[in-house]
Amino acid sequence: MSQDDDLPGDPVCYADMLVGGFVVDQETFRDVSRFRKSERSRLYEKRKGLTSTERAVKTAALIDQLRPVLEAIDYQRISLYWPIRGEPDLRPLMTELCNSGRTVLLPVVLEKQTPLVFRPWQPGCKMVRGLWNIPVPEEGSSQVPEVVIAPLVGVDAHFYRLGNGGGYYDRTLASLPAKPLTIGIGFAFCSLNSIFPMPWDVPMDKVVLDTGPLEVEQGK
Ligand SMILES: Nc1nc2c(c(=O)[nH]1)N(C=O)[C@@H](CNc1ccc(C(=O)N[C@@H](CCC(=O)O)C(=O)O)cc1)CN2
Ligand SMILES: Nc1ncnc2c1ncn2[C@@H]1O[C@H](COP(=O)(O)OP(=O)(O)OP(=O)(O)O)[C@@H](O)[C@H]1O
Repeated sequence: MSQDDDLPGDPVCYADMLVGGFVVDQETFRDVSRFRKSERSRLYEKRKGLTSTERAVKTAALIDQLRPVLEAIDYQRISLYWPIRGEPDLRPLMTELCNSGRTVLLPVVLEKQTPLVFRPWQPGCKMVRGLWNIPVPEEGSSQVPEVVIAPLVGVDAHFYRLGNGGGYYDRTLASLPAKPLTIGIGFAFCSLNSIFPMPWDVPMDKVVLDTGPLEVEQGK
């Protein structure tokens, strides 16, 4: 037996493991998951703590910031979202976009832990409750968006997004044949220094808050 051979009974190295097909250090994964969980609940509380007037004022400001950003992009299909848990309610903008001839899509979770599909939405379209009770268009064949507006729970200096914890946008962006332009949107308090990016995290191309677009912070 050469010196390099493992002796029977030697301890196996468990420093790394697979998460969603990615190799990660176990201790790092545990610490990052714990950090993200606590940041999520802190940020949900902040969002819930807004008065309805504050929420309405900030949402109107966010739509005013987002509109010119969208007008500068050449696209037809855009995915937005049906608001849950105090997310900014962009439905007025969804209607505006439909009226200007864009195809507005909404994300649908067909099966847990699989990529989202996107169904067309228009004002008055028949909705049903999907997973987590989120209203989704009842029917319509799936289309691939050229622009994805992703609601932020948090976002870091390098535009890595903290979402609801399902990994759905990351999984979806990794699965699409051509990556759409991604715009994370939220209220100003979403800004974090780092979410400690993991191998599956896909950064947003742009971030727009009620206070205006963010710039990627170099050297952070
Ligand atoms: N308005 C809206 N629609 C959306 C999303 C979104 O973020 N906002 N999604 C964007 O992805 C998808 C739904 N994603 C979700 C992901 C997780 C949970 C959820 O309830 N998660 C568990 C915790 C999971 C964990 O920590 O492991 C929970 O909160 O109990 C809900 C929705 C599709 N539709
Ligand atoms: N491309 C992928 N393939 C497989 N698993 C993935 C992929 N992307 C993310 N995941 C898994 O999803 C889980 C949650 O990821 P994360 O904490 O980044 O969610 P999130 O971005 O906050 O959620 P969401 O996008 O649903 O709002 C992780 O355990 C991760 O391994």
